[in-house]
Amino acid sequence: MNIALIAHDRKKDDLIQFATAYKPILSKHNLFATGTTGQRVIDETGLAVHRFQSGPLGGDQQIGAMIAQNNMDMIIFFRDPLTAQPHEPDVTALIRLCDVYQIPLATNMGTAEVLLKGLEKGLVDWRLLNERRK
Ligand SMILES: O=C(CO)COP(=O)(O)O
Repeated sequence: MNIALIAHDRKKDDLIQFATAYKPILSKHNLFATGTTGQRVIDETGLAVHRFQSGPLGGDQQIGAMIAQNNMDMIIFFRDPLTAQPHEPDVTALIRLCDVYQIPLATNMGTAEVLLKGLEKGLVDWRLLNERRK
């Protein structure tokens, strides 16, 4: 599975904590991330991550493009609901594409735990059966 990890600045510590706790599951998958998030995950968890541009510089859009090309299976995006983002339209567009393409999306740690535990139990396998998938 291709999984994207994204966190706004005030949520990055939470994402690192989460990725550390779920490293045994995450390490079985192909991980992608926006630039700054990805670098922290690499440095602080040792997980292998493909980094895109930083979010404000187009990283959210690059991950959105992967969704549109049917190359992304799950998004874990710890948004900061209390801070305005300069690239809010990109954030909205990414979340919208998750809904367009039925991509599982967690925007907080509680849901992210359920998604990864479900992934481990094989509950997200329908993505693999999608005949449009390359
Ligand atoms: O802004 C982001 C998502 O909208 C995250 O980008 P960074 O991981 O580069 O900080």
